[in-house]
Amino acid sequence: MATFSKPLLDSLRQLRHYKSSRPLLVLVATILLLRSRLLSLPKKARKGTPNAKKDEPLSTGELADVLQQVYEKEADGSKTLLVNIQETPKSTFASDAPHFPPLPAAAKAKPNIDATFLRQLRAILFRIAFPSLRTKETAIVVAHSFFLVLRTVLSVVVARLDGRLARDLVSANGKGFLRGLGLWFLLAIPSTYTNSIIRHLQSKLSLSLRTRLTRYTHDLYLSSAPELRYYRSGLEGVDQYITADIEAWSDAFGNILKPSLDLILFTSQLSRSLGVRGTILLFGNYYVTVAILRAVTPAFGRLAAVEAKLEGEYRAGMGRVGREAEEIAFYDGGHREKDILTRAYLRLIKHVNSIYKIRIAYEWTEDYVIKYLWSAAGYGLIAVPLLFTRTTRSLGIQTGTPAKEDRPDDAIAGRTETYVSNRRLLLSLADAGGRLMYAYKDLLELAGLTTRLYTLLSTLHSLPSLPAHEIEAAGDISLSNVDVVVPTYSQDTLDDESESGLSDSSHSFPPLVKNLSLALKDGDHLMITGSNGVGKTAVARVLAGLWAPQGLEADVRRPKDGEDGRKSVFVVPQRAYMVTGSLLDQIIYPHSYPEYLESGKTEKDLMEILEKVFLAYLPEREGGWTTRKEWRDVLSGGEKQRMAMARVFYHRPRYAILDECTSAVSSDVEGRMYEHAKNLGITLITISLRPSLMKYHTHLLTLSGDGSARWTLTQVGTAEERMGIDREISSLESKLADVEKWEERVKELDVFLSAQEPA
Ligand SMILES: Nc1ncnc2c1ncn2[C@@H]1O[C@H](COP(=O)(O)OP(=O)(O)OP(=O)(O)O)[C@@H](O)[C@H]1O
Repeated sequence: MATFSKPLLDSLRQLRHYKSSRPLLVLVATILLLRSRLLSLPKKARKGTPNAKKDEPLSTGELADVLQQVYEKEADGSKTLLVNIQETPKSTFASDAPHFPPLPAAAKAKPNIDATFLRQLRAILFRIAFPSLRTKETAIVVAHSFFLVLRTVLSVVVARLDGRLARDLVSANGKGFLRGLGLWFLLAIPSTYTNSIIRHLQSKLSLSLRTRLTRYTHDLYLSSAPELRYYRSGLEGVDQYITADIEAWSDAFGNILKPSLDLILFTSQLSRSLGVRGTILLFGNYYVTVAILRAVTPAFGRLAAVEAKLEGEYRAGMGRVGREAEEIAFYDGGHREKDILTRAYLRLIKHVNSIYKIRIAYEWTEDYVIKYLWSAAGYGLIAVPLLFTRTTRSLGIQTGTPAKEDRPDDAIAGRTETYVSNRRLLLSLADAGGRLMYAYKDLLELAGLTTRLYTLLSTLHSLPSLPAHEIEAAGDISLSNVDVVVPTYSQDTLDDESESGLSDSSHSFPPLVKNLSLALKDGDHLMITGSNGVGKTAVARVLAGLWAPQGLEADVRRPKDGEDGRKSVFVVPQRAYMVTGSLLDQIIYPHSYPEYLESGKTEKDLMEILEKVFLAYLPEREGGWTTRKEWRDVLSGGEKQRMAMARVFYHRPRYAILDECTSAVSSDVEGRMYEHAKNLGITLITISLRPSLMKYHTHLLTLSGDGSARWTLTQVGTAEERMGIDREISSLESKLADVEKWEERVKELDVFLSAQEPA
């Protein structure tokens, strides 16, 4: 027993040195407090500083410009927004990729605190979150640790002052008591400040980690060709991974950091007080607590991962209804959508509910073990010096006149002081130990979220680049011996019902088009035709570099973009896409506003483009170029398709692949747009089922729809011949229009004749 009490008393005696450093600590904390107060003063109070100009309101023109100009390109490749955003270099991704090998299915299914978790956490922490020691996040962790140490020191000082106050009360030392009370209020300032700054730094760390991870993931996910990870990742519910999961992971990591530091401080402080045997027993207590908790802890990691997945499904469903509201309304499909969403919600709720139920039993055991076991340990430690040490020596802070040893109640006063200060100290330490044990559950949840985050990163990192086929800008586009095949994706699904959790669903498709060879020079306008689903768009995907060509001798050549920034290939897809932003943004997409400024084009040029697609009325009708609307809903189907053609005229690519992108546009307008594209020197590759478009092309690629994956490439003939074909088509079409009338007439004659027949 003496082993407990003596070191404990010794260490409490050692704590006296805090007395000498106390004014310094209080001073540091007060300076920090004042600094934070000053920084949070309203900006008006700081007017007159060089930043004062920034506070002046912007003019309407400036505001519009700022809203439009999201960022400015700098000479070093960075972009200036309000902060300097440096894109993650490709070399970083290349060196990070080996640290994110794909996870075995079992590890994804059952996240746990094990070697796999530590490997994942290490990759995320040291490759992305804290890539070097000289980052903002490291500074926050250091500051956070400093305040945790300061808090521990202050709690020791407060405990001793508490004891001193009790002693002065018991010995009726009014002066000493009042002085102690003054010190109490003074100490409260740094103590409370420390607590709030710890919380603040914790939130700041979470936010910083979230920003770092989000930027990294954005750069990785939205990679341009030949990676195109956003197009090829095949990850289900990727929005949930990138938005909610990254946020939850950052919060969970911030939450776990404090108890981890507490563990170190708590253990080192208690070890000093308890001596060797006591420390061994302390670790014994840890071990027993963890063993009990491990035995009763459900798979919180997996439960958290499944919850995130179900939450993602529900959110994606809601998003779909918002996006496709009009289509659903035309079908009056509200009730059907409600069924789908209700089912997704119930799946989520059922799961969350089951977590709550599982938690009752767990939390009961947890509370029992942590609150009562650890508190009992704390009481035991307090009792040691009181029951087994016959000392009347004061351990408190000397706040007033030293107590007179000859007074009869001095022994009781000394004991009260020892009791009160030790009780506060040890119970708060026991509480820290308890909180640490609670963190076990948080750690399991962090394991689940780490697995989700790691799955996202490893999936994105392990996608091989598409083969690059770029040749010099002046070269022609060509395909030779190419098999066009639907690529196979392996989709990750974390299924809460199947025990295996994950399924790799990948199977290969037969080729849509076999052994395709074609070469197009400038002015070789190609039309691709064939029945629905035969693979016309698939050919465009290979030409545009979205799908890898298959076949042993497959060869694809695509010219590079011109040095003047002219695109070599520009695809207008079947479904018109409207980007978030202003009317101007719709025409210049995928250019940004600064790129538009750089191109030297003006609003007059844009107006001319809109005239060519018969949309010149839009800027006035919609309230100007900078008007921001949900253009997907505002523009009609035909208007959206014309806007897509406006983009072709803005970018003036060498080759434009037009995938049935004028199907909702009237024939005369369609014809004029095709003529204008050719006048701009754009070579057309049109996918269409409309024979009337043939006259704008020189070659015709027909894909056979008989399942043989065969194709034929023919020359359409001279312009005059093509016009002749067009005339023939028009005359046949007008004749076909009369067929109904003739049929009607035949029916009338039949009726007439049957009426004439003798009965
Ligand atoms: N990612 C995919 N996964 C599975 N099948 C796909 C995928 N993409 C395309 N397909 C299939 O490949 C076939 C060819 O598709 P494609 O879009 O090229 O047709 P299309 O000839 O352009 O048809 P349409 O005239 O209707 O637009 C279709 O049967 C389609 O279902």
